[in-house]
Amino acid sequence: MTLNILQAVAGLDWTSIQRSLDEQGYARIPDLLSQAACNAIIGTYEEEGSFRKTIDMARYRFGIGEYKYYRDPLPEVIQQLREALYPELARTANRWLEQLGKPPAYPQGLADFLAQCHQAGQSRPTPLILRYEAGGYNCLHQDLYGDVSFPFQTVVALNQREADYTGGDFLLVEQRPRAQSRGHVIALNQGDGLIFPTRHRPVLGTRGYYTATLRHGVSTIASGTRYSLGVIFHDAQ
Ligand SMILES: O=C(O)CCC(=O)C(=O)O
Ligand SMILES: [Fe+2]
Repeated sequence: MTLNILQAVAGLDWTSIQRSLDEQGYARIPDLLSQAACNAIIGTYEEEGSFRKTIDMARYRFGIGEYKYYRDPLPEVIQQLREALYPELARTANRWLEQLGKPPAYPQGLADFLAQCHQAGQSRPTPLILRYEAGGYNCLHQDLYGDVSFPFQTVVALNQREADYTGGDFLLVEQRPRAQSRGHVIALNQGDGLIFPTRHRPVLGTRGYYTATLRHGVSTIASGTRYSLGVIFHDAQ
């Protein structure tokens, strides 16, 4: 799906993706990137000039592993993914606001949304590549980088579970007000994308919609090396 990501993303079954987002809070996009595209992105990992910052997760007690934030200009595939996924997700984001009785807040295009980020002092790019070795994991967290945030983000599995690594499943935990938390374990194959909420989602209860809080992470990698690509839409301070 890499050659023309804009066209390919436009051709996805957005009705069923939106239904999945509404019902589950997340949506899987099988084969969002080809194997060749995934391998090319993994290939950027050692190109230090591509990144603005490297984080040793243990140092901040975020988990065990390493990630790197790409610098501007982003690699073309990542830029295209960010631009192509944004408009449909902005529609869903505005619909979710409406369900909670709030006015729409997200412009139709990524450029206008990023202009809002920049005005708020958030102008450093947030797309990142993550690498975990055996024993690595990613603690449950939210990716917020200032006052402005986009309610969805995307992760793409860059290598193959069971072949390149074992363990290391994506985790999504939903915390409902005055109730126990619910966990989802989402196993992604190489190239699969996953759209999930950054912070919150509306859930339909008996008395209308209420807000659930979400956190995501990765379970412990049992063997091998796991790579993933995080596409976050808001920029960072
Ligand atoms: O490695 C993963 O699958 C999750 C990475 C992550 O936390 C993110 O993309 O925001
Ligand atoms: Fe994250």
